[in-house]
Amino acid sequence: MASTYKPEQARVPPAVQLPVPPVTKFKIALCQLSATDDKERNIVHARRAIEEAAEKGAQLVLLPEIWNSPYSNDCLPVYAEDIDAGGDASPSTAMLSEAARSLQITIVGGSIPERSGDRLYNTCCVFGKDGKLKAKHRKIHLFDIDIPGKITFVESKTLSAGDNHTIVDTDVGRIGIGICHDIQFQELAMVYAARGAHLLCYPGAFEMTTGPLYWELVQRSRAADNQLYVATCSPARDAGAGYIAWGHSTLVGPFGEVLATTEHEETIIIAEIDYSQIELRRTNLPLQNQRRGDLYQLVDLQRLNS
Ligand SMILES: NC(=O)CCC(=O)C(=O)O
Repeated sequence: MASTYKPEQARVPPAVQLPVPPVTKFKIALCQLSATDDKERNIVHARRAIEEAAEKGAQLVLLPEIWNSPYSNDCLPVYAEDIDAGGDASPSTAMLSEAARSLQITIVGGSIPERSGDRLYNTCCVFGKDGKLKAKHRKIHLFDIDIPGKITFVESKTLSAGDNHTIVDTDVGRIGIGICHDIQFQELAMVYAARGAHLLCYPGAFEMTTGPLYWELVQRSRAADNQLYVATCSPARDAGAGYIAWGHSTLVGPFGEVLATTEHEETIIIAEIDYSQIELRRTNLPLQNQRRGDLYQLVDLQRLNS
């Protein structure tokens, strides 16, 4: 018997329409940077890379996860900054704000360790062209892993988890933010898609076991499942570090296609985003209308409670 299901019968609110972005085509820069134990050097180094990216035409710059500090449970408390206090209490975000304003670009500022009261978070700040802080995302899913003989890392020893998802309207479209391990949770990406995101940005430091296994796979999955753009930015690899990053920062399009990527050395990837490709993909294959809300549903608790 033919199905009688109609999408409008689903009990959850329908996905919002994709908002019209302020620009359709623009350049994004993925700054795959090295992070040393010298915080001042890391800040100056990131500032230079952002400037170079802007000179090459990037309107959006994405930095890596934990770019101002070595990524270790010993270092995170020492390098942490009080972002809400700002100024001298947060030289890293002061630099990002100044760079965004003077270069007239949007910056998704990777992540830095944040101190807030007696807690520490892994936090990404987004700055607009006016230098104002537009959003702050605290990593929701902390990276606790134990594969004996390969990788043992317990981020939750030091950090607390954030409790909110973060979606932000910018001069380069509506952006959903996640940090590294957040990318493994498809529900977060689905919530962002349901809220009209054009692009998901994930600063991320996958490592030498998980990187080759599924770093590219999860990026392509989040993009293809949700028919939107996904951008990731890793630290460059330092083979002598305690935590060795995989690298391979990447831009994926709404067909799940890799548009730009790299190996593990320091580099700045410049690539073009064209949001008209999202509409095209969704017209070609209208997954949103084909979804069976009578059989399964995504419940966005944050939205329902607001
Ligand atoms: N820094 C991280 O969150 C790493 C995440 C990772 O490697 C994963 O498999 O997830």
